[in-house]
Amino acid sequence: MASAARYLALNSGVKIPVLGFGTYMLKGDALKSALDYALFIGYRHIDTALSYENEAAIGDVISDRIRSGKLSRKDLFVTTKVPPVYLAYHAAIDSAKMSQENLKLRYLDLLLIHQPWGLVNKGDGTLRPTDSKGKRELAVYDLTETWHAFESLVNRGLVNSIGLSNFTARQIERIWKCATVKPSNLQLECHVYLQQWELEKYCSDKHIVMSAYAPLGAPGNSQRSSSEQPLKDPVVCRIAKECGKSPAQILLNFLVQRKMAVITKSGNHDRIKQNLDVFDWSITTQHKKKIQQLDKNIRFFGFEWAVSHPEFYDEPF
Ligand SMILES: NC(=O)C1=CN([C@@H]2O[C@H](COP(=O)(O)OP(=O)(O)OC[C@H]3O[C@@H](n4cnc5c(N)ncnc54)[C@H](OP(=O)(O)O)[C@@H]3O)[C@@H](O)[C@H]2O)C=CC1
Ligand SMILES: O=C1CO[C@H](CO)[C@@H](O)[C@@H]1O
Repeated sequence: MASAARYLALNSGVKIPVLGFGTYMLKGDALKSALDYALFIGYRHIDTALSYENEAAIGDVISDRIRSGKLSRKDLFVTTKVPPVYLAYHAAIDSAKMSQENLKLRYLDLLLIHQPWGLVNKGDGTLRPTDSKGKRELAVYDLTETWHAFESLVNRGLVNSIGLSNFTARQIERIWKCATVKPSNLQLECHVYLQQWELEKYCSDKHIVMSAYAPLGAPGNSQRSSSEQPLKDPVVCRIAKECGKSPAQILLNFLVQRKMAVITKSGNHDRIKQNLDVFDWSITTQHKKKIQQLDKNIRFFGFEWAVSHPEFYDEPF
C-alpha cells in the first residue's frame, strides 16, 4: 500500500489536512505548550468546539505564531463547532461569531453542528442546562434552519466549509436535501472497534470527507462508555511489533489509509510527535484484514444525557 495523503479535498474546494490536533480536555498552559509544539513540528489542522472552552487560548497561540512570522494563516485549518444549545437560526450565527472572536480569526475554515440532539438555550451562556433534578434539558430544533444559518455564514465569507458531527445517514440526508451549500465534512467517532463502513460508503458517494474522532479509543477520558482499550488490543500490539511502530501509530495509519481525516489529542510532546509519523509507511493488506475483524460496535462516547432525545441515533449508523 502506498503512503497516505496528507490533505484531502473537501467539496467546498478547500483542502483539509488529514491529521487534526484534538483539543478536548486541553486548557490553559498545558494546551498552549502542546499546541505550540504541534504547530512547530508541522500540524496544520486544529480541532476545537465552543463547548471545549479553550478557543481563546488556541487563539492566543495562533496569533502569537502568525505575528512572529512562524505561521501563515492560509496554511492553517481551524475547525470549531456550534453546541446543542445554539441550534436555533440566530443563535447558531452568534455562536460562530463568538468562536471567531475567541479564536481571533477573520474566518473559520470549518464549522460543524456539534450534535443533532439539541439542548434548551437559557439565554445566559449555559452550555449544559439542567433541570431542578440535575437532568439535562433537551430541546428539539429544526436542523434545516441551523443549516441555513451555516449557509449564510459561508455566503458572508465568515466560514469556508460547513459540516456535521455525530449525525446518522438519515439526518445527513435531511440536511443534504435542503442544502444549497452541501455538507463537506462529517466528524464522527471512528476507530478499530467502531469502523463505520456504512457511513463511509454513504459519505464517499456524496463526496463528504469523514473525520475520525477518538481514533485511539479516548483512553484519557474517565467518562468513556466502555473500558475496552484499542491501544492494548493484542492484534494491534502484534502488528505494531511487526511494523516497528507503536500501537497508536497502527491505529492512526489504519484510518489515514482509509482516506479520512483523523483527529487525535495529546498533551505530551513525545506522543504529539509520534502521532505525526503515520503517513510515509503503511500497514500491509494482511494487517488491514486482521484489523477489520476487530470491529465490534463499541462507542466510547455514549452521550448518555441525550439518549431520550428524538434525534438520538435515529438509526444504527
Ligand atoms: N465531535 C465530537 O463529538 C467529538 C470530537 N472529539 C475531538 O477529537 C479529538 C480526539 O479525541 P479524543 O477523545 O481526544 O481521543 P484520542 O483517541 O485521540 O485519545 C486521546 C488520548 O490518548 C492519549 N494518547 C495520545 N497519543 C498517544 C500515543 N501515541 N500513545 C498512547 N496514548 C496516546 C492521550 O494522552 P496524553 O495526552 O497523555 O498523550 C489522550 O488521553 C478530541 O480532542 C476532540 O478534538 C472528541 C470527542 C467527541
Ligand atoms: O466533542 C465532544 C467531547 O466530549 C464531550 C463530552 O462527552 C462531548 O460533548 C463532545 O461531543
